[in-house]
Amino acid sequence: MSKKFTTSSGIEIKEVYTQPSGMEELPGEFPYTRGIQKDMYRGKPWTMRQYAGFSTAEESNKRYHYLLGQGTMGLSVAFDLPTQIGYDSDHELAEGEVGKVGVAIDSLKDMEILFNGIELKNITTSMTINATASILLAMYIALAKKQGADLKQLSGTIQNDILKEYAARGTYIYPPGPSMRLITDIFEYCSKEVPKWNTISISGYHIREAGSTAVQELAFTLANGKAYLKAAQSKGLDINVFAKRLSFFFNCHNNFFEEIAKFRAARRMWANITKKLGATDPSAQKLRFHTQTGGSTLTAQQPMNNIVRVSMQALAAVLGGTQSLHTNGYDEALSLPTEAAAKIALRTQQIIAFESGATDTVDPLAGSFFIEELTNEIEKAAQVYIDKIDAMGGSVKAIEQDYMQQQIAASAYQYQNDIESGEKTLVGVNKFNEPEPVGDTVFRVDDAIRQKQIEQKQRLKEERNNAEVTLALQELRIAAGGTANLMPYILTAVERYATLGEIADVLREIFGEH
Ligand SMILES: CC(C)(COP(=O)(O)OP(=O)(O)OC[C@H]1O[C@@H](n2cnc3c(N)ncnc32)[C@H](O)[C@@H]1OP(=O)(O)O)[C@@H](O)C(=O)NCCC(=O)NCCSC(=O)CCC(=O)O
Repeated sequence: MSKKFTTSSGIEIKEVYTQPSGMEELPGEFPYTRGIQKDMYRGKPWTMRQYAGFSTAEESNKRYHYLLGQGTMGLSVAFDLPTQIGYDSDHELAEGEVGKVGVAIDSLKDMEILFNGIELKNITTSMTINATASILLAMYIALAKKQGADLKQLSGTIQNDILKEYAARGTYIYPPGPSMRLITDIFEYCSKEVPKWNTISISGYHIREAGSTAVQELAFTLANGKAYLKAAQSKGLDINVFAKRLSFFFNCHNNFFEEIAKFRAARRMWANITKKLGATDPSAQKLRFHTQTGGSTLTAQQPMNNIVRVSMQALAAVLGGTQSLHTNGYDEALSLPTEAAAKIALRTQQIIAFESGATDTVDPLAGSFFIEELTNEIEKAAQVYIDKIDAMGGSVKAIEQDYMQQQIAASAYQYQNDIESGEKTLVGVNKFNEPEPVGDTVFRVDDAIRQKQIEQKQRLKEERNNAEVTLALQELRIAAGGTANLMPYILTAVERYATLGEIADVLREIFGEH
């Protein structure tokens, strides 16, 4: 056969493997290649955490209650673009975007509606929020306080990963320096006030979605992780404290074995990176991660095929030892998922967890000559990139020099060529394709919700104590010009119902825009 046998990262696959190194490692022990817990899913299944949010807080709240009723175990909030880049719904740049790719949140009022009927102390919530992470985290904390929750027990995650925004995703506001300050302020604040909060979700997912290979996804994510470790250490924070609550987020793409090996390599590499930087506490060395099945692998053609793709990707994530998982809806190449598609996505996780037996033993593929060697090879290939980035002075420098962006673009181009030439097969797209009408169940968000948000904000401004808001914003402005931790100032502003846009504008004034 003339077919080339390589993984998506170009690692050559041999016809047969013989015993490689790495076979003596144990789960729950350094370097955690085989998993961070001794018993893994026998002790506790991964968190089924479906990413959702659209339109108004009321609508999204309904979807959360629906998902919880269907057996989802954790919440994951999608915010609309204006919220992600620090504009209220009434800002002119928000036109056409309010409630589109996620829920619109202008103030604590919206947050109260978003979690109506949900006790924050009883659930963990992830919020995909980066440039405005401190504001949304402050709103979440303010709401938890209003509900009477013990902040020492409150748990969840904010994405808070600005480096991959510059490199791949795009929702940044401020320049890298002040952005890194906001992030490390959160590390410091949470380690004292909300110690169970996962303060960042260092994300390879979007790097992969932008077209990187598996090896690049791993390498760039870990390099970014190193940059956060070093930024926090140079602020004087203790790696054995803050690193316990760093978390990761990876993509799970089509190449089944490569993805499993990637997760195993990620744990081993992170354990070594943190150890070298002084971490001695095992919790600070363990790489904990969320996985989302690959959004860009979904096809608009023959959308039902996506259910099969998602199943295999989800199984790979579980065999790779994920802590938390989102499975995509089969219709997401066309629109936001309908309720029916969201349900099948969740059922896919439940079938893997409760029917397949995949959870009955720890790291079931360990000792496979192929998996062990592929784990080693991915590690080696990723290390080459990390060394290169280190030589450039770390991730911030590499991103400023467009290094990651160019590497990702080159891989995306190669992938597209391979699809077009037929070198790579996509079922229903470049092989076994057939004409198919687009279904009529496509989900759309109504533009009228912007008007609703605008009216709500006007009411808010009439109801709140505006003198107190102005004072809180002024105090934040002064603090931002100095070196104090900004979280307490943001929390006060949020509790007085300052809006997201008002707070982000104060920081724009002081930090400038990127
Ligand atoms: C750490 C993770 C990865 C997972 O946290 P979870 O709370 O769900 O799970 P966990 O930490 O494994 O488990 C919760 C608790 O149970 C414990 N536990 C787990 N397994 C155990 C076992 N076998 N034995 C004993 N204890 C165990 C853990 O130690 C932990 O307790 P302790 O805490 O006490 O130790 C977190 O960061 C997370 O949930 N991330 C989700 C991120 C996400 O959803 N992102 C969506 C992005 S969506 C996106 O970006 C889409 C695209 C776009 O918008 O552009």
